[in-house]
This record gives sequence, structure tokens and C-alpha cells, in this order.
Amino acid sequence: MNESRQAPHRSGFASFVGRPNAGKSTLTNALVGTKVAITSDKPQTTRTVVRGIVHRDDAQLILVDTPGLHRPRTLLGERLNDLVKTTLSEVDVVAVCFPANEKIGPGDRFIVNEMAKIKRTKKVAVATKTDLATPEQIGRHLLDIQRLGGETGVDWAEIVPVSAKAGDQVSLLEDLLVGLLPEGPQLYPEGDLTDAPEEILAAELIREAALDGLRDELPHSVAVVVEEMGLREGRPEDKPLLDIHANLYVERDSQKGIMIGPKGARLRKVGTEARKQIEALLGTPVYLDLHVKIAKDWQRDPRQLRKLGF
Ligand SMILES: Nc1nc2c(ncn2[C@@H]2O[C@H](COP(=O)(O)OP(=O)(O)OP(=O)(O)O)[C@@H](O)[C@H]2O)c(=O)[nH]1
Repeated sequence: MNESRQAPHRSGFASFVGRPNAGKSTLTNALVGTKVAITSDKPQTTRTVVRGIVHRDDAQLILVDTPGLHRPRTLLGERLNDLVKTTLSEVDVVAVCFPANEKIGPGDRFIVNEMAKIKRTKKVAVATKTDLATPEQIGRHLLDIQRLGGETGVDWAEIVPVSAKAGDQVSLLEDLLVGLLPEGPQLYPEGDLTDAPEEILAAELIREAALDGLRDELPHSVAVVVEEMGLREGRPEDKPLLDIHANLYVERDSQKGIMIGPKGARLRKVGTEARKQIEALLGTPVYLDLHVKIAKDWQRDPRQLRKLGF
């Protein structure tokens, strides 16, 4: 073997799956190093496939962030599951996340069983949130993951404990994922962090701000659509302003009231927070015009779902 020969350049797609709240988005952010996927302590806030891209001299790792696989209860749930399964059969590596501070449960088993059906894709198990578990807990957790693989017929290429919050083992995970990618050229220009359209990123950030502090039932009822987005005309080049007009959809009158808050106070706060987040991501001052609208029972209505981009 020729020792001086450089390692081949690798490129490909990886996706994190796991039950709601398993830490998928936080891990995507930790790997990409900027806020491109939405995190929240409310389950199932990730609705759109947002990709983050890790650029290295020897590789390009493209992360596809999917909603959690779960047993569908509504039409939206079914569409999401279809979307997830299509995505997963097309990526090179799937990393299944199991939070180390929680026992493996039926939800995890459901996901790993689904994984077993996707033959072509390599599978990695990630024990997430290790900063919240004792070394003994982590050890047991890793054994449980191994056993679950054996029982379901999933052959883990790696089992890795990480903490995205503490930054523990994140770069090891990156190396392992890269090692599982096929040889290939750079697929995206350097500097690209995500190819999700800016409208989708903005909508996700607005949705995240809108969900902050809400009860558990509401998150499923909230959707955001950016109707218009563009640089305001007639501004000096060094003082750009990005105009964003967005609608926040809820299913019922009562939810609209909650969203808006007394005298519009809550909506103003949501708008300010979302604007700051969008400015930080896009690097441009933003004028955000945000309205709350009712789309009755949109989760069960195919026409409404299409309109809302599902
Ligand atoms: N302590 C700790 N908390 C974490 C870590 N990773 C994620 N979290 C927290 O766990 C919660 C869920 O994290 P997310 O990254 O949004 O989880 P997700 O799997 O993308 O969630 P869904 O979008 O609901 O599927 C958030 O409150 C995170 O801050 C970690 O390594 N350590």
C-alpha cells in the first residue's frame, strides 16, 4: 500500500432518528456548529426536513433532520411517517438516538423495528444526553441498546455515547459517521450550512418562538407559513432590511386567543424573539409582520395540509 496516498474524500447523507425529545436537533446543531435545526423541550417540533452540512477537508457530511418516527394518530402523523421512511431509505447512515437518562421503551422498540426494514442503510446507535446520566446508567444503557439491536435484527455499525450539550464525544461521532460514508466529491459549496430555503428556516424559528412556554397539546396545532420574504427596496446597500410576512395558523378560536395573549402581548414577544433568531441566522436586520389565523382542524384536512406545505 502506498503510505503517502491521502485518504479518499467521502461525502453523503446521515439522518438522526429517535423518539420525540431524544436530542436529534441539538446533536445536528452541535455537529454543524450553528443554529440550523429547531430545538425545543416540547416534543415533535421538527416538522420540516432541514439539512445541516459539516464541511471538512476530507469529507462532507450532510445531515437530514427528520421528525420523530411515531405511531400515526392523524393524517399529518401518517404523512410525516411516510416522509421519514422515504428519507431514511435514501440516506447512507441513520443514527438512532436513545437518551441515556431514560430507559429504552416501546417507542424506541417501534423505531428500531422500522429501522430493521430499511436494509441498505447503515445504522449507528447514539446514547444521547450522557451529561444527565451516571457512568453506571450509561453502561447499562449501552448494553440495552446492543440487546435491542440483537432482538430486532439491527446490526449496529457503532454504538456511541455523546452529550451534545457538554460537547462530549461529538467529534468522535462525526468521525464515525464520516467513516461510514461512501467515497465521493464535495456535494455542496463550502460555507453552505443548510440548503433548506430561508423561508422554511424562518418559519421554523417563528414556530419555535410561538411554542415557547405553551402546554403540551397546543404544539401539534400550530403551523407557520412565510407568505412573503424579500429585501426592502430603496435601502442603502450597507443598511439592508429583510421584510418577512408570516401567518401563524392554529385550529381553534381559543388557541388564537392564547397565541395573541392579553392586548397582543404574547404575540409581540413571540415576534421579537423570532426576529432576533432569524437575524442571528441570516445576518440581516429583519422586519417581521406576524399574524395569527385559524385553519379549522388543519391536521385532518388534506387540502389544508397541502396549503401549509405538508
Ligand atoms: N442535558 C442535555 N440536554 C439535552 C442534550 N441534547 C438535547 N437536550 C435537551 O433535550 C430537549 C430535546 O432536544 P431536541 O434536540 O429538541 O430533541 P429532538 O429529538 O430533536 O426532538 P423532536 O424535535 O421533538 O423530535 C431540549 O430541551 C434539549 O435542550 C444533551 O446532550 N444534554
